[in-house]
Amino acid sequence: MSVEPVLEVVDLVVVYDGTTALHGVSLSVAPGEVLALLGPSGSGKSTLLHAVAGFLVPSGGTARLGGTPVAGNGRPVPPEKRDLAVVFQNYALWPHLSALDTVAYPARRRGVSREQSRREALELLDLLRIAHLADRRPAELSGGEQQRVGLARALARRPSLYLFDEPTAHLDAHVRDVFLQELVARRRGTGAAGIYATHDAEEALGLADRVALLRDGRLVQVGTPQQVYEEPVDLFAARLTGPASVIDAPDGAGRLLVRPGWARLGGPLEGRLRAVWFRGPHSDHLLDTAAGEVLVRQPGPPRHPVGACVGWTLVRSWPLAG
Ligand SMILES: Nc1ncnc2c1ncn2[C@@H]1O[C@H](COP(=O)(O)OP(=O)(O)OP(=O)(O)O)[C@@H](O)[C@H]1O
Repeated sequence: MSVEPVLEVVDLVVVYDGTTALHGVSLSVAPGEVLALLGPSGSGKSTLLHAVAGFLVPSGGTARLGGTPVAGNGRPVPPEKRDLAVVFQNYALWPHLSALDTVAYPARRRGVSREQSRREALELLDLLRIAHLADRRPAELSGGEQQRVGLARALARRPSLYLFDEPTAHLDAHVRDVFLQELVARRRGTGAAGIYATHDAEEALGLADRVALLRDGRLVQVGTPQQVYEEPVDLFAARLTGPASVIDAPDGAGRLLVRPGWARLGGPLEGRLRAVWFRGPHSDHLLDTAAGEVLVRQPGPPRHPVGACVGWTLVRSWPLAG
């Protein structure tokens, strides 16, 4: 028995004033799944989320939420009637409501008592470490604090689908981890799914079940984090998903992708150390080699000075198309 996707988008096209921002994008999100949308600035991440949320009407294609058509089949379903919650960077909070009332509002709409909804709201604010700011209005909060109120409000809605547009951009690392853990717990508990737009490869690979790579309004590749990192379809996908060295294949047939952990210092090949970066748990070594530049990541502090001639070993590689 196949499970109904939470979201199914087919051939979605969005045109702004003659500029096509999405060229026929198709994807689906299963219950409990988190899909990361990874793409550079201007690739169409926000546009896709806005079309799913109902903030803009696509010029072509269809979107279904929980099997129900919401766009492209007759009259579009308005945003407030879609079973989803959005956390967008520029999605304003209501200026006249305190943080507590903002986060309590979704539960009130579900018919929960005032007391209970405020209690739940306070728990969410506490989770995101801003319970002490519960009485403040947006103008009295910093950008990061406002964003946490927005996250708490989205969590309070308990939708089938969360749409996140770079939601952790203003958050410090600890709050970001707390939020991401809560998101994972929600998915396990309720089957809620999420689409998470970011241009941070590490974040996308770390939190998503699948990653969709966007370039100029087209999907380039969709796969598990490991697939898109280890087997990118082309050089663009390789660079988008993490540090990538590209060297000539030993037999002269094409180019090879080498991730920083796929080569190590010591061994039969020759290289000269062009640069070294100490990064705490590991160090990155940039080598000039006969096959091209190679970035080698080794645990611990740097082992050789810049300019040294060192041996190295190619442990694995991936043939790049194109
Ligand atoms: N309201 C608009 N009118 C005209 N063009 C727009 C509008 N909004 C976005 N675009 C264009 O559509 C394309 C996709 O933009 P979009 O904001 O979806 O990209 P993005 O991947 O979310 O970028 P970022 O990471 O910078 O937020 C870009 O070329 C952008 O200039």
